[in-house]
Amino acid sequence: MSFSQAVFNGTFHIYLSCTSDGSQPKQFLSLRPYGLNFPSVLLKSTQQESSQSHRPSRRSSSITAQQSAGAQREVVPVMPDDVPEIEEYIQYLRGIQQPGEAAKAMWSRPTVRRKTKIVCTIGPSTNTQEMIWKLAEVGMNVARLNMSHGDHASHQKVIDLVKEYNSQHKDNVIAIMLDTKGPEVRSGDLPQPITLKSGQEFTFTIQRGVGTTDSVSVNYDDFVNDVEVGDMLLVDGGMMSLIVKSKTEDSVKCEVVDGGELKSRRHLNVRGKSATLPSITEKDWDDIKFGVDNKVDFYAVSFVKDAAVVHELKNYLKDCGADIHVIVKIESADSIPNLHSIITAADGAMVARGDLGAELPIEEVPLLQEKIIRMCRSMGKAVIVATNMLESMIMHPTPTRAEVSDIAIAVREGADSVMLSGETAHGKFPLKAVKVMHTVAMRTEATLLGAQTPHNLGQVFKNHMSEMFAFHATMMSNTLGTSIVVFTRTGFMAILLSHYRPSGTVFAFTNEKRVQQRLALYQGVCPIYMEFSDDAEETFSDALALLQKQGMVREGEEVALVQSGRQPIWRSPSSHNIQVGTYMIALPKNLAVSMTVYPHCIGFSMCLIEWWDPKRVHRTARGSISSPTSELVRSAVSIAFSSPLSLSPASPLTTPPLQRPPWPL
Ligand SMILES: Nc1ncnc2c1ncn2[C@@H]1O[C@H](COP(=O)(O)OP(=O)(O)OP(=O)(O)O)[C@@H](O)[C@H]1O
Ligand SMILES: CC(=O)C(=O)O
Repeated sequence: MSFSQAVFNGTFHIYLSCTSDGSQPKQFLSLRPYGLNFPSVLLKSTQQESSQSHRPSRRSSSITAQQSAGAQREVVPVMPDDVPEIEEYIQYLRGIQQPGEAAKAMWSRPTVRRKTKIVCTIGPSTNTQEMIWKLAEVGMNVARLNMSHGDHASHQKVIDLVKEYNSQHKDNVIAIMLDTKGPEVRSGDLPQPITLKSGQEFTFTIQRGVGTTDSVSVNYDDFVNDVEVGDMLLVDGGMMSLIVKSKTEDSVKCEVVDGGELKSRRHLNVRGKSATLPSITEKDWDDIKFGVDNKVDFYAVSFVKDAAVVHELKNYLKDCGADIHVIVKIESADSIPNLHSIITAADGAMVARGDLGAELPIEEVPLLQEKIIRMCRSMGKAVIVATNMLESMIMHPTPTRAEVSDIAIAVREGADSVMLSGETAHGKFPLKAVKVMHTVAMRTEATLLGAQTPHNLGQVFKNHMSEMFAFHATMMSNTLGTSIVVFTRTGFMAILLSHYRPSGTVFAFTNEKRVQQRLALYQGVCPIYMEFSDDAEETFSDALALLQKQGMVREGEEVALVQSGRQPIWRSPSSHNIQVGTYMIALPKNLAVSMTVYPHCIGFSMCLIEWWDPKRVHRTARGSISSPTSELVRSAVSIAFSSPLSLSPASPLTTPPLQRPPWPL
């Protein structure tokens, strides 16, 4: 890898390139950020001249910093004397790691301005066209189909409606998540609900069709073998509880501890134990095939206990040629010792707090939630927090304060998505519940600093260069208060950027509809479908025109363009590229200049200077770099500097990419 070019281009460009064979450079170039003591030249403006007043154009005048023969090559280490300055700089960076003016004003539509996504379970309250449209308009990003309920015909209807919505609303697509029933243990049907009182005897039997006032069937034949005398049985995650007193060949006799009303087909858990059933049952395989046929975007796989089941499902999907991502539901006691391997094998995880809090002591749930979110974040995987988030809104139009806090905590902890279950499936106020979730998430996000770099992110991806770019693109866009525009065919780079949690929106342009839908789950990503043309500049212009037309970026607003990721689109395979640019409607030259309004922005000064007196550009660029502008210089140098260091085989990347510039300021 070598630092080939740092280009301040009307705005700001950085180019990095790898040696084509991917080998390490023998020497690393060190550049000092101050004084620009590397060769600096003025390039010609590449501004697109246009007489059409509605085509966005990129302001573009350039300075290059380029390694040349004889350029300074020594590495400049951090000296003890430099530390106070570095500390000061870090403080400064912290200060600017907040959305700038541009980011604040970015989106007017609720579904886009919010970063944390909302998953809604679709059920009897919401399975009509009208309600799906309304849910989407108030903020649903993912529609969840719970295969524990309903049949294929009813789920097919919902899938068709969501697809119809997506085909009509290209800038706000809804992903579809199929949630498997899994090896759920449920009580059988009852002619009518029965009331259980504390202290009374009650029997669960594996005989079929039993439903009396003192006995009911269980749908799982090994139930008698799995439970022991003294075990605590929980109904619906603890709404009622019973202690096992004795067993026969086919029955488990219990004493009711906490009574209540037992209805048909209720969830049964044994505290501290998972059923010995396989995670994917016969019914689940049938449902999974239904998902393949309907090209759903995600499976949420219930009661995953180990990574083997994820591999089995992924192999099946590969054999089918199905591009469906796998979210593991962490809800089984047995999954906890295997968390790392399970999440590694999956594309994401759901903290399924309902069953989790039944199989494990309830006080473990918040701790596990935090742990699972942290693990997913550090591994670059999506993470969803689910269950009881606005439970009281099933019956009431306003949430409890504790529920509001619960959403805020999930947002702060960094969940990609928060999920509604009964609230939208069979609640009385599904739209209000989504609005509350939306408002609370937005309010909480407004208090968060950007770029909360996930712990250990660098260990995950083989494509390390992309990771470095995602990190630095995040730093740069936060510094300037811009959103990020990324072009992606697989979604990889958009997901990577999402995991660095930039302050601005990640506008992910993709030419794959499935990728667009999938990205709807990811924090901060606004997925947009667009055909890519062979010409990069033309595609950029089209993308920016689209953003401007939709009101997603304003005239004169800066955005960061990122070209990196596993599959190069227009760049050469060895190069990666970030540009930060001001995009504006082309106007007569002397007007266009005055539209770039960032006083701290290099794009502004460059355009202005080039405009007025090209001869002064070089001189002024050197002499007038103000603090935030030199920030950009540092970012550029930081990429050049930190990438080879982190890639060195002698020091494998065991820590997150460098967050501070390793030189004196
Ligand atoms: N497709 C559906 N058809 C009918 N009712 C549904 C459907 N989906 C959900 N529901 C109703 O909404 C309730 C809440 O949905 P949820 O997805 O939380 O299911 P659950 O059975 O409570 O829990 P789990 O998520 O563990 O399966 C369900 O108990 C059920 O009554
Ligand atoms: C969502 C789910 O399945 C649970 O919380 O148990």
